[in-house]
Order: sequence, then structure tokens, then C-alpha cells
Amino acid sequence: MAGEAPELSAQERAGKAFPVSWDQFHRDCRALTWRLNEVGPFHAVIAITRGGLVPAAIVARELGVRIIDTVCIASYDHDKQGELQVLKGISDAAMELGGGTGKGLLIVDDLVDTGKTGKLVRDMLPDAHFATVYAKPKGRPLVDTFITEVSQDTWIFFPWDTALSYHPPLRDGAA
Ligand SMILES: O=P(O)(O)OC[C@H]1O[C@H](OP(=O)(O)OP(=O)(O)O)[C@H](O)[C@@H]1O
Ligand code: HPA
Ligand SMILES: [Mg+2]
Repeated sequence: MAGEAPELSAQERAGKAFPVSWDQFHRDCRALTWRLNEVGPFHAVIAITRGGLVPAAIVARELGVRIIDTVCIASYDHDKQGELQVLKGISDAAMELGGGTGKGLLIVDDLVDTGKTGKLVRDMLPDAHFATVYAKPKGRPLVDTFITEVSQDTWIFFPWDTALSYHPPLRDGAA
């Protein structure tokens, strides 16, 4: 409709930027593992792809877990959230390890934002432990263990989505 304000992306709504380096991400994943070590042991790690793959690898390595499965879910096209699509479900072997309800399984994702993705996976594995590296307030109640809370109006930039680039000096009007 003419005159209607254009829809803002999640990132535009977020406003504040929280860039995370590889180093910082690795440190945060290790910190997450320290907490998870008190909760386990776990039979297997279930990574919510794609963002959960990197923390899942680090956490599984630190916890000595060798069985890793994926649940492949897409909803954001860059920063616009659409319908959640389950592209691949949890394997029968992992389901069996978790006794059908996820008991003893560890679900890992990079973050919860609105919590929609986390809720979908929690519903598949109600007894699993759900861990994320970062959590925004809306999704936080879904997570059992996380490391850093960021405000809902913050957009997290992960190292695999970013690259080093030239930044003009403040004097020249840089933000
Ligand atoms: O709490 P929510 O609002 O549901 O958002 C969180 C989810 O969004 C991102 O995944 P995305 O759908 O962008 O896919 P990707 O992991 O492949 O990047 C992120 O990795 C989480 O899985
Ligand atoms: O803050 C975010 N950063 C990157 N991906 C995301 N997907 C949902 N929220 C975010
Ligand atoms: Mg994801």
C-alpha cells in the first residue's frame, strides 16, 4: 500500500551490533563447556544447523563426545525471519540413544533470538538439555545453559558471516 512503512529486518529492528571474533567465540564455547561438564555426561550432541555446527564441534571436542547428529532448520534469509523449515530431522539412531524423548542428549545452537527455532527442537526432544552460546530475552526461557545474554535490540555478527574490512576514521564521520 502506498505510504506504508517498509518492513524492517530483524537486524534493523535490533539496531545495536555485537560483532564476535573467532577467538571470542572459541572462548565463549569453552566457557559453555565448563558449565555443561557439570550437567552431563551426554550420549550425543545434536547440532541445529547451520549456526550450531561450530559450537557443537567445540563443545563435543571438549566433552569427549563422538556422536554428533544434526537437525537442519532454516528460517532467516540473512536477517529476515520467515516460516521455519525442517530440512532434515533427527536421525533414528540419535532418537534411540535419547530413548525417544531426548534424555541424555545435548542440543547445541549458536543463539536463541525469538526462540522459535529452539522451541521447535525442544518439542522434538523434550527431555534433552538445550545449550546456546548467546541468548536474547525472548528465547532465553527455552535454554537450559548459555553464556552471554544480549539485549533483544542487538544483532550478533558471527565470525563465519563477517570479514575484516577497512573502517574510516571517526574524524571522517565513521560511526
Ligand atoms: O530464536 P530464533 O528467532 O528462531 O533464531 C535463532 C536461529 O536463527 C539462526 O538460524 P538461521 O535460521 O539463520 O539458520 P542458520 O543457522 O543456517 O544460519 C540461529 O542460528 C538460530 O538457529
Ligand atoms: O542476532 C542474530 N545474529 C545472527 N543470526 C541471527 N539469527 C537470529 N538472530 C540472529
Ligand atoms: Mg540456526
